[in-house]
Amino acid sequence: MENADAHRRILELREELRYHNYRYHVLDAPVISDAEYDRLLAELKRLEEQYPQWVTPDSPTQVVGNGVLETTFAAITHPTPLYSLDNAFGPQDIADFETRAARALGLPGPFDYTLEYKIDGLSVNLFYQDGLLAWGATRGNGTVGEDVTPNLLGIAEIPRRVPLSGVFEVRGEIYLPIPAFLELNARLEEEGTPPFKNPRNAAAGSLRQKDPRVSAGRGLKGYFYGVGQGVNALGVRSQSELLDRLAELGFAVEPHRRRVTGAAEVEAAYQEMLARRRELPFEADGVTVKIDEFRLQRELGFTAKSPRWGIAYKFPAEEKTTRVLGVTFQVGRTGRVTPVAELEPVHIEGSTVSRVTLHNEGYIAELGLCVGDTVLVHKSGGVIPEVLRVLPEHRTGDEHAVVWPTHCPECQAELVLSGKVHLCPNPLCPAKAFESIRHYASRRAMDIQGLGEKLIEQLLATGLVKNVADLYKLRLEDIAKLERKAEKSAQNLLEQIEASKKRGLERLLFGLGLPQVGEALARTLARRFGHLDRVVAASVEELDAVEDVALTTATAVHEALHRPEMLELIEALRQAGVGFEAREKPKGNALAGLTFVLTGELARPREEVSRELEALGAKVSGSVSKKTSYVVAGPGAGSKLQKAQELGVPVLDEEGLQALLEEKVGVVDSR
Ligand SMILES: NC(=O)c1ccc[n+]([C@@H]2O[C@H](COP(=O)([O-])OP(=O)(O)OC[C@H]3O[C@@H](n4cnc5c(N)ncnc54)[C@H](O)[C@@H]3O)[C@@H](O)[C@H]2O)c1
Ligand SMILES: [Zn+2]
Repeated sequence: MENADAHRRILELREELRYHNYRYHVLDAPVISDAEYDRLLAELKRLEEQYPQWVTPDSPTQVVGNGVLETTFAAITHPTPLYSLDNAFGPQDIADFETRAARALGLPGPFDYTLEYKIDGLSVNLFYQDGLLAWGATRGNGTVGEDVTPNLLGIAEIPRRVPLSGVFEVRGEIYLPIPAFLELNARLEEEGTPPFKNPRNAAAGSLRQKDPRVSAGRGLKGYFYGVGQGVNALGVRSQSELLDRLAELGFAVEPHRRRVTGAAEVEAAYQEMLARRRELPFEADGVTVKIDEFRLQRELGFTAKSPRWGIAYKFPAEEKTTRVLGVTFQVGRTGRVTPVAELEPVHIEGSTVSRVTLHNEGYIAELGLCVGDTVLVHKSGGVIPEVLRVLPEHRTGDEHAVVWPTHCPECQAELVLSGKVHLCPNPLCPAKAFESIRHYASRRAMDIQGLGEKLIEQLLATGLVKNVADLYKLRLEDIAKLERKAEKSAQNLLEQIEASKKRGLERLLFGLGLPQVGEALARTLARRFGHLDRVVAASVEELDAVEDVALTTATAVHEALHRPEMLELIEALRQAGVGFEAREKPKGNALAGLTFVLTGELARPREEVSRELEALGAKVSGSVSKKTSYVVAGPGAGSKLQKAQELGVPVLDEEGLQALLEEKVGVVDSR
């Protein structure tokens, strides 16, 4: 390449890589695959090695993450910097890595290595002061990270205390297990929110939530692999000893870690770990290879960006070209219509891919995808088949645009448009029936074991069951005939169906598949209202007043519960003997979901009133907001009373409180 061309290309690559860094590290929404990113970075690295005079300290080859920290969180400076890892893509890269280390150390090698799966999440630094977790931050640009302490506190696996004095910094990877990732994406898709591209982006997006409660609901986990300050106090001499010590201290460490000697053993172990990659409950994008002994690590040190004693041996990312044979439309449990590209089948990373979701109209437009197009396909984050891009150079002129249906492909009802989402409005649409029965019977809903997908399909096909209430009408001979099962297993299923009547309102509300009602919200509603009839009778305002319920959710739930078909279904369930009562009835939960603020002079000590209210399930708060249910004001009340009046929060005197208690507690007793 001519000098001037090379320089132009370097600048071009830097600009492109910076854009992708921003999409990936700041927005958690990359637009190219990691493999494509790695190729661009490798090209830049090669050019910079060829023309070292043009290396600048801010080049993406020299900086960690996005380089500059761009964030809405508070910034925290790491006491000791966090690094990235250099990549290796084959056995030669590992052999070269060992040779480089040997040369730098003036030792012949081979060396001992600790191998760990490289978990695809985001790295954090935990800072303990005298044994207590003081703060935790994302890696950021390696020097300064984002303070995400409240969100990290929601992760059960992070020890709050360690039996160590002084300063102790632990590095680890926060990740989202694959099942949690798939569930989260399914939920986001149902809500019409763009799903995350891969588990890594989902983990980053979940940890970097403004509301720690949202973060806590996502099921994040962590693996820990390094110590910054405080490492000397541990008395360990190697990475393998460090991992064992961290495990003793209560940190989760990568369970498949192993120790090998020399590049050839690294390769053999890597191949085994690659082969077992799909068995892992987390996404790994490679194997980290670290020279085990700390004495050697210290001697080797770091470049601006990464350690010289460690390298990430990446898993190959397969990308295949194939053709879009057609686009079909799938109807989800809530009636949402999703376009799916039907592909000429291709084998990618251990499985055949013949269908890939196209999410929505905007997504198709962004790809510029037509039926008949040749496309590049991969598994995003190693899990989800995804169209990377259209290859227009393969077009023949026979391609045609994707045409959206006007009617439901399952039941022919005319589709309605809700925001950007196409919906089938027919509550008895067979597409919804299958999903709604499967959901109703699922483990975390009514837990009807033995009611598998095949059986549901057969029950629907034969017309024995049209909705979940029909399950309770099934007879032994119906099931025995269908499944060609032994009578014993049919009997078991009937017992399961019978047992599901007593699962309680918590599970029933979840099982009904109401819009936006996940397990947590179902439990909250059950606790607050205690009986299905009371949930149905609740107004939008009453639903909205429940903690954690947004107005949009309240409206949607109310609407769904009042559709004639739903009311009919509820009646049928009642006839069948399904219990509508909440299970969790802690003694006196009559005030659950209500928030009180006490102000002014009360006849009884405030503490005592608080305790009484809390015993009945209420929350007592110190400040008035629009979520406050009641302000109890005695003489001399000031600013809180004023605030309540401004916000329209009901104000009670002590007598009013007593009346309220009688009313509410009375309701509970009459149950
Ligand atoms: N698709 C895109 O647009 C895009 C953009 C930017 C970066 N990326 C991808 O992000 C990666 C680069 O990010 P990076 O600089 O954070 O490097 P990296 O994530 O590839 O490697 C370093 C990180 O690995 C993590 N790690 C996981 N398990 C570990 C273990 N057992 N021991 C030690 N470390 C472990 C640590 O967090 C460490 O910071 C590349 O994979 C690149 O493809 C993609
Ligand atoms: Zn339909």
